[in-house]
Amino acid sequence: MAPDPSLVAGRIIASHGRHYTVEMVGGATRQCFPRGKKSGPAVGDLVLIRPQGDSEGVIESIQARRNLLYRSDDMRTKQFAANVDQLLLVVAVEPAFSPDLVGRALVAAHSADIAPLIILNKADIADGLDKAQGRVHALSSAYQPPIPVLLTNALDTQATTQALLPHLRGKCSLLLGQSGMGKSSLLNALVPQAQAATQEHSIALDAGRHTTTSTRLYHLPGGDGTLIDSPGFQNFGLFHLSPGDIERGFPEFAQRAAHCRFYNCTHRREPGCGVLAAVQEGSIQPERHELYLRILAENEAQERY
Ligand SMILES: Nc1nc2c(ncn2[C@@H]2O[C@H](COP(=O)(O)OP(=O)(O)OP(=O)(O)O)[C@@H](O)[C@H]2O)c(=O)[nH]1
Ligand SMILES: [Zn+2]
Repeated sequence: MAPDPSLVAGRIIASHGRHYTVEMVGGATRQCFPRGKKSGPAVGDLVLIRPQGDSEGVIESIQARRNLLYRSDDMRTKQFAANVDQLLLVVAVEPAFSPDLVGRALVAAHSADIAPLIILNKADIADGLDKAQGRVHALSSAYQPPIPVLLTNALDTQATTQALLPHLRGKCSLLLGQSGMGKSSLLNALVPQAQAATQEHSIALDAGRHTTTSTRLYHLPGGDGTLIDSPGFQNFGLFHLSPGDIERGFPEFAQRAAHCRFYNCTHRREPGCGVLAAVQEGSIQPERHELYLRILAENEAQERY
């Protein structure tokens, strides 16, 4: 079929509930709505829109995605972003981050085939840095090769830019983190216009509706690379993953799982389980195995509904 000449290509750069900001070649933007009730567009999606009036449009189609990072809890799925090159997981020296949530985000990234990078922020807080580094190392070293860890002090704009920009050039990176880790501070250090853009939007949607701006894509200064900011999260359900996906999210199990007595071993309490033996010996971290068991149990409980 010949392409419809009235459609225009663009990329979704922000989602606010049911409407989306689409950026077209040249940088102009339009506020767009998906056709019909189907939900599904995500920030980072490449779309075709049918322009309406001067500033609006209808999203007619979404191009096949390279990947999509999302979480799914009871009854509800939250798409973070599509077509991303890497995940920047922000943790901090304080408040203490949750290895459970970070572990889940890593499993989600692994199954979406997105390379993660951990940012340990507030590294200027000397008291507690060693301990935080130890906790981060435990997570990063579960993967082979270990997940790269970068230390930042988001309050120092210049140092932050120097530490992070080389890793962001030419890529689309997704910033993810629990509330309070300093994600907004990092974003503002990297993209000076970000603060203004956020404020502008909350004014555009009239006062008090800040919460509707959920996820947004920014161009890095110099135009080489993009950064997607998403709201902090408190839960990270993985209901969309199969038991096999979950197991693959714990790549440190693989070698030992090859020695399980049963080919379909779930590494819970089966006799002759290589993974359980490794946990016993200390070569697989008990916390990682416990996280694996929690995710499996949650997903099974969900299926019983
Ligand atoms: N010492 C220090 N404080 C920081 C650093 N980064 C952020 N902060 C402070 O930590 C607090 C939280 O920072 P935010 O940037 O608002 O954190 P956030 O992760 O965006 O949090 P939410 O907005 O709740 O999602 C603020 O008081 C910041 O000033 C840092 O590198 N060092
Ligand atoms: Zn096993």
